[in-house]
Amino acid sequence: MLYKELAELYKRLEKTTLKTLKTKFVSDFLKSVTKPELLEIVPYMILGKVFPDWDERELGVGEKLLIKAVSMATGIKSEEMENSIKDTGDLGESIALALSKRKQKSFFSQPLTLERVYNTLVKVAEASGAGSQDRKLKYLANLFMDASPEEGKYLARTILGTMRTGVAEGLLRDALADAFKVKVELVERAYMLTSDFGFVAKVAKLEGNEGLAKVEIQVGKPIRPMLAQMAANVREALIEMGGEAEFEIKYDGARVQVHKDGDNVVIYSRRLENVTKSIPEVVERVKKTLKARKAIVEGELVAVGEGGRPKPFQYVLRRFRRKYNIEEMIEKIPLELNLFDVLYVDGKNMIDVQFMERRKVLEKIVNSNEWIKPAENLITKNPEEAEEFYHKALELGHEGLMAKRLDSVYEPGNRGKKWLKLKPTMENLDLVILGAEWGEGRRSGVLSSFLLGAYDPVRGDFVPVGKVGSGFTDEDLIEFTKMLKPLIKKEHGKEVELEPKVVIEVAYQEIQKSPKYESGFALRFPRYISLREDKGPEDADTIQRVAELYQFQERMKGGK
Ligand SMILES: Nc1ncnc2c1ncn2[C@@H]1O[C@H](COP(=O)(O)OP(=O)(O)OP(=O)(O)O)[C@@H](O)[C@H]1O
Repeated sequence: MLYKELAELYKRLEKTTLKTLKTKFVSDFLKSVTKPELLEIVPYMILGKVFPDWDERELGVGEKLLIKAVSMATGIKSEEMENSIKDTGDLGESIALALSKRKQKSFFSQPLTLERVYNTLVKVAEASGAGSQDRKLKYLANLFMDASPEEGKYLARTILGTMRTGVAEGLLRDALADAFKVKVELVERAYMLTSDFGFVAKVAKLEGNEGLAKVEIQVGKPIRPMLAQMAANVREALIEMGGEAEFEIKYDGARVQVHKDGDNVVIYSRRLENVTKSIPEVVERVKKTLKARKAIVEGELVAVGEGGRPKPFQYVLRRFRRKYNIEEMIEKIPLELNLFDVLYVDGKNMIDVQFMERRKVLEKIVNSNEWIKPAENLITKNPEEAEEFYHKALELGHEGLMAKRLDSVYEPGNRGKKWLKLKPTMENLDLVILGAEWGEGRRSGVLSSFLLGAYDPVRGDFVPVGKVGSGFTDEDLIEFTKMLKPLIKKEHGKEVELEPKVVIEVAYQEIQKSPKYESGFALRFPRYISLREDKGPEDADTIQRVAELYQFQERMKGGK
């Protein structure tokens, strides 16, 4: 299949903001893919990616290397291209321009096929060790040599991860269902269980609804995590859970999903990114501690401070980010793993098994020690007892408690009422930065006020709920400016419109009903708390969640 056809799709997607049209374009394109093995790749390419997020492979190509490759392919100097980028404000456009100016394509030039693009990008990702930069450069230059200006533009955006076609996971799911005449719910289910659109697309095409319904958990492919709603207090939680519940400590760390297959252990973060390499000591401990040969377990990884007290979750994220001198970090930030669920064990899918049973199995397969153990729990009907446990958890420096319904099954990707969380403060929100304003005076040259949006999964879009300017240090703002500048889409005077990528946690005094924003809600006195690098834009809090929190807040006010 020609890459040109995909480039054509990107172009059509860019030209419309209508979700229905976009869905149709994607669906038509998916239908036109005849080779099933290509279908494994195409959904990711449509999302502007080469690999799923949970794949360990990364291209490792920055702007500089890319410019160099195009320069090699066109004979246009890197400096000239850099100047052009300043003029157009868009690397993709400048690359297209460079390719259109190049002298004739070589006599041996071959049209780009999708297969060739993909295989070359795989080689780029897999190049490592001495001389790898040069090899990457050569592979890329070869691609650009045969690319048309338009193909070059989209290739560049895929390589840098800056594709802006407005296709999110929800849209892709709907398009897949439409293209292969299968049920949306079954596509969703298969995706929640495997997080692999490539695999789901292939099953949908080849086996239809029946095949999709049979899709099972696979060790090595992350499952979308089950999530919780808030409870006002222990009593409310107990009533919701049918009178009896398992209360567990809510640890303040980073969620991980551990996949073990014999000696092969892979660990995914909350965003289902592969973090295995950054935490080798945890991998080793899992091998020794998990008795099952094949298993998928979930837990909260906590950074342990002095006297065994937990440190804020950002410490764990620092561990995830570290790519070298990991040994040093193992000593500096020791990690403890508190397991709270088991989703698969030795050939048995556990997600349809009741929570009470899952917990028993979890206790059986873990050889507990000080580093890895099942989350501390209390099964009770008694509110006073639960209340006491709650206070103990807070005194020990934990975030609060989780309450889990004993007879509930594991619902991948769902934020229902089978899990409730109890925390002493009003829930902070994790929101996406949609826009910003350039500062003035002491803050001129840095972005200093940020428009925040909640995710609307129905529309696959983000809706504004407020602006935050407080809580940032000067260093934070410098950092944010660096991070957000490449995401600028448009500028109007002092205001900039941004690609929705960065998620931050904000505290606020209250959620108000407000006509100011389309969402109908506005945050009162929002304050920046932390950067949520562990969340992608689609993991941000949803507009439904904001509405729920509003109701929760009103319930609390009413003392109910
Ligand atoms: N014992 C536990 N059981 C389940 N989740 C736990 C437990 N201890 C800590 N957690 C964490 O709490 C989260 C559950 O809360 P929620 O579903 O709201 O997730 P979240 O959106 O990541 O929110 P938060 O920012 O509160 O962690 C889990 O994702 C997990 O990271």
